Amino acid sequence: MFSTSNFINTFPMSAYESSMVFLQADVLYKLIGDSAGLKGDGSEIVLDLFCGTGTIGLTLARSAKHVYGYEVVPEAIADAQKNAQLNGISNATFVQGDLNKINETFGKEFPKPDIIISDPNRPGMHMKLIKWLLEVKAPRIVYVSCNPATCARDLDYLCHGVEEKGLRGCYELKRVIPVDMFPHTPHIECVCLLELC
Ligand SMILES: C[S@@+](CC[C@H](N)C(=O)[O-])C[C@H]1O[C@@H](n2cnc3c(N)ncnc32)[C@H](O)[C@@H]1O
Repeated sequence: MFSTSNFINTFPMSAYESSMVFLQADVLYKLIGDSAGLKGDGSEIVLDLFCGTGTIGLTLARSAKHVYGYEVVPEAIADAQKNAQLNGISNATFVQGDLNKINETFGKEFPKPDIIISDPNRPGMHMKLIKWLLEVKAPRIVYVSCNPATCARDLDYLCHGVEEKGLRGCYELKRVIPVDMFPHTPHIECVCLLELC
C-alpha cells in the first residue's frame, strides 16, 4: 500500500533512519486507528482530509461504512484509488480538491462524518476549513500534524473558537501523543484526539 521510493529518494537517510521511519509509521497508524475509535460494525462514515495516497483512510476502511478522502494533488488521488483497488477496498471514495478553497457546496457530496481525520501539511488548516469543521460538528476529530506551532493554533481554534470570525469552539482536546518520525531532527509528528463537547 505504501509508496516509499519517492520518499527515500527525497530525503537522504541512513539505513537505520529509514527503517526507523517505517517502524514509526506502524506506530503512527496504530495510534491514529486507536484515536479514531471506530466501533467496527461498519456503520460509521470517515472523512480523511489531506489524504495523500489514501493510506490513513484505507487502514480504517474495513471497520467503516465508507471513507471519503480529499486531497489537492491529482496524482495522489489516482494512487489512492489504485491503493484501494490493490487492497480490495470498495467502500472508499477519493476526491481531488483544494481544502483551502472550499465553498458552501463542500460536504454536500458525502454524509455527515462520524470521524474526521485531518493530516494537513505544515501550514495547517485554512480558516475556511476550520469554520466548516466547527459547523459540521463531527463527534470526533483526529488531527495529525508535523508542525507543533500550527497544530497548537488549529487545536485552539477548534476548542476555543475564533473570536474575530465569530466562530465558537466546540471540541475538547482529549490527548496529544507525539511520535518521533524524524530521528535526530527537531521535528515531531503528533496525533491529537478531539471530541465534541
Ligand atoms: C502531511 S501530508 C498527509 C498525507 C496523508 N494523510 C498521508 O498520511 O500520507 C499532507 C497532504 O495534504 C495535501 N495538501 C496540501 N495542501 C492541500 C490543500 N490545500 N488541499 C488539499 N490537500 C492538500 C498534500 O498534497 C499532502 O498529500
